[in-house]
Amino acid sequence: MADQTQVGAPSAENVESAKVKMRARDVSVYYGNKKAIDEVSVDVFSEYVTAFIGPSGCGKSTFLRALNRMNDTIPSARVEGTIELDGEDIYSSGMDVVQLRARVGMVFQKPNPFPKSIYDNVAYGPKIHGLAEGKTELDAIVEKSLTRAGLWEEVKDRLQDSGTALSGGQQQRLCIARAIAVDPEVILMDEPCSALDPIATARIEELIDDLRGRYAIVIVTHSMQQAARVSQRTAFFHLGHLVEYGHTSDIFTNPKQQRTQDYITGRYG
Ligand SMILES: Nc1ncnc2c1ncn2[C@@H]1O[C@H](COP(=O)(O)OP(=O)(O)OP(=O)(O)O)[C@@H](O)[C@H]1O
Repeated sequence: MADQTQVGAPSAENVESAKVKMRARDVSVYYGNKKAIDEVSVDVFSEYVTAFIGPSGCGKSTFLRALNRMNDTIPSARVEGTIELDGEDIYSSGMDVVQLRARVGMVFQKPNPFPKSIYDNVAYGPKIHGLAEGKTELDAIVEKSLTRAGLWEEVKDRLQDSGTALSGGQQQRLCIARAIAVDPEVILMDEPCSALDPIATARIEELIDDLRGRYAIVIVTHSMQQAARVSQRTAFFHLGHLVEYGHTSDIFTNPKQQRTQDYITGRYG
């Protein structure tokens, strides 16, 4: 069983700063009759990177998608339990899902810029959410978002070029800029580096570290090295269960559960 008593409770070392942004309790996710996630409880903290690790098919992406209701787009998917954002149940009938997905943005495994200009990729969200009064304000949001995503210097002279003409790593930073542009509170990243080469991966990892001061970030990764490098909290999933969740350093150096130990030492997965 997951050692969940320590999950939500910040330790003395960070009790001052750790603020729960999202709280998931007893969350199960089904695809039809199949239970892909079984009663998972996790807290996601502001200004921390939380990594979800575990062998293929253990349910990391399914649980990640439950955090901004992306599973709603899969007809057979059903979610039980509660997930709160700042204390508000995101599955309540009053929740505006479009608004939720702006507050809890998502970056996918394969960079997926719109087939539009670099500028329009970033400006699209603020436009539909009415975040800019006019062109000057929109320009400022685009510049700020691209700057935060570490892409501005590379693209500032070609904002009208197509987003799809950028390199894979640049496209992924463009997708991060697109998520940032609508002023999210949480950014979910589903294996954001798996399609990238090592140099582009290193840039995204640095970027994640830069961004965590402003957002709660959750990253699904197959790479334990990446989880160890970028996260402060790690959740280890196995067969739909949360086996263990805690400080990243503890999970990798002093796991409490045998299954975690076996996974991090490469015995399976
Ligand atoms: N759309 C879907 N319909 C039916 N079953 C699904 C769907 N998506 C995922 N599953 C099943 O749910 C389980 C968890 O899958 P999920 O993709 O969440 O795991 P994962 O840990 O993210 O895997 P990976 O690391 O390979 O991406 C798997 O058994 C998978 O086959």
